[in-house]
Amino acid sequence: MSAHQDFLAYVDKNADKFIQRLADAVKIKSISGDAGCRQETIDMGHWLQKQLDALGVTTVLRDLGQCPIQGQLLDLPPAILGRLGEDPKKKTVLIYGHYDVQPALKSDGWDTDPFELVRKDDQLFGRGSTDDKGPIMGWLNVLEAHRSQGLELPVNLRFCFEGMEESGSEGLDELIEKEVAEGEFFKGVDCVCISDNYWLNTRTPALTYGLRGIAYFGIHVSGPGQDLHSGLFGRMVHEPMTDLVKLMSKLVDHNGNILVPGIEDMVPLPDEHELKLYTKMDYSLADVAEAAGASIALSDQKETVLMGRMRNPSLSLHGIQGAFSEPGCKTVIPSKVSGKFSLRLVPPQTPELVIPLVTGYIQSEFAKLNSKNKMTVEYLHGGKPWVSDVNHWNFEAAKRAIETIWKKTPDYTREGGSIPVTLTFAEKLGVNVLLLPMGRADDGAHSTNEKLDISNFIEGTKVLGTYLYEVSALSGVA
Ligand SMILES: C[C@H](N)C(=O)N[C@@H](Cc1c[nH]cn1)C(=O)O
Ligand SMILES: [Zn+2]
Ligand SMILES: [Zn+2]
Repeated sequence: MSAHQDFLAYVDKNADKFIQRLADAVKIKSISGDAGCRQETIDMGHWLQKQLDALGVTTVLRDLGQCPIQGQLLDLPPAILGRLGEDPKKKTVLIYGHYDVQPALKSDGWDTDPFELVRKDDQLFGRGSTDDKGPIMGWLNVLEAHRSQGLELPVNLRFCFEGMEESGSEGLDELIEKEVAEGEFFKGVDCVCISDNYWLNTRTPALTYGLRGIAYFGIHVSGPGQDLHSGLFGRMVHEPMTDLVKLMSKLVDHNGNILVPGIEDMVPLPDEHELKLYTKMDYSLADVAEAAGASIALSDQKETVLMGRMRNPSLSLHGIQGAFSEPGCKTVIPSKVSGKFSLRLVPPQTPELVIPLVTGYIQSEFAKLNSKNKMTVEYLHGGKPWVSDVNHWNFEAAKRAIETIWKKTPDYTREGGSIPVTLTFAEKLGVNVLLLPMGRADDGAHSTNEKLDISNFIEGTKVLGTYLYEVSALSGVA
């Protein structure tokens, strides 16, 4: 048997062990956006470093400094840089992933504890199962399959894992820039592979060549010195929630059109060639309904729906902090509320270009209210959009890997989500970046009952490993 076949056979035989490792990872509450979970997020970094070390990777933890969160200045979770293999005759692949997760509470509507990996039929439920602990464990599975059988890896590997991706990747760009300018770590990297997004549907594996950027904002409105009784003060004072809800209603309409002047106009319309790409995609309105859990697509045209996610900007309202949100009927006028919203950006938009348009517009809309409350707009974090070249051996290697394992030709997609570091790798390292998703469209990333199908975890592990063999086979192709 070839090394590649031994690798595949090992993955099949050790599925239960791999699932257990994912369960151990899910258990650690590495919620980067929650100050109360910061120590556990840092612990997750240490846990991951230990796993990598045990699999023969030489690792260092890089301190990324501190950042303010929920009124406290806290240490950032470390970045993990790892290296395995120094053979100058082999290609060197840089692998990125993030070990932090989105917040999750059982009371949000989860059927089971979000931080216990629960197996139901052929699916694994738990926060981070698909985003992004499952894919990271997939890479560890590849390493284990080789190390425990004494198989030589076909490429040199470099790893860059962070614990702040869900909160703006604080500190990572600076680390990469400094390392590129002064360090050795990224020297010799030939390509980058990131497994941190999802297939477009539940049938067809995907290769992803674009991501939207993001600009995340808070609108803070305050007035009364403390919360007030609405019976005693209602219709007597300017209410912060009333102002905030009015302002938030001015940002986006019910059809998803962005109302901030200048934002939509920045994006060129699609030409005939681009439109045909969406028509050809294996996608239907039933896929949106399946992934969203309801038939609520903004259009009956699949092309319009796909463009909404892949090539148009969007603006979503996420929540209001400080508002009454418990069960029951508290008759309160909250004294201070903060609305959270974000824009997903596409080329040529960048956070720098949209920030003044958004803040200026909200200030002018607030002025129209003649309110005596105080209002500020805060830019919280962001990242630029990214589009890659699919006509590159990096994509060809991944396509061949998918065809070998899944016996299907992949969809070529642009993802609606954001991974801020992607463009940094492309620009600072000057190499091709590929997104090779493991999970499916209905995995519920960021949502309740996030899951990963066992077949996606196990066959996905095989795809990741096979991709490395294909990169090696394509060595020398320009
Ligand atoms: C696509 C990736 N798995 C992801 O979920 N990225 C996040 C990044 C982010 C930015 N602010 C908060 N999280 C996303 O697209 O929301
Ligand atoms: Zn995420
Ligand atoms: Zn992610």
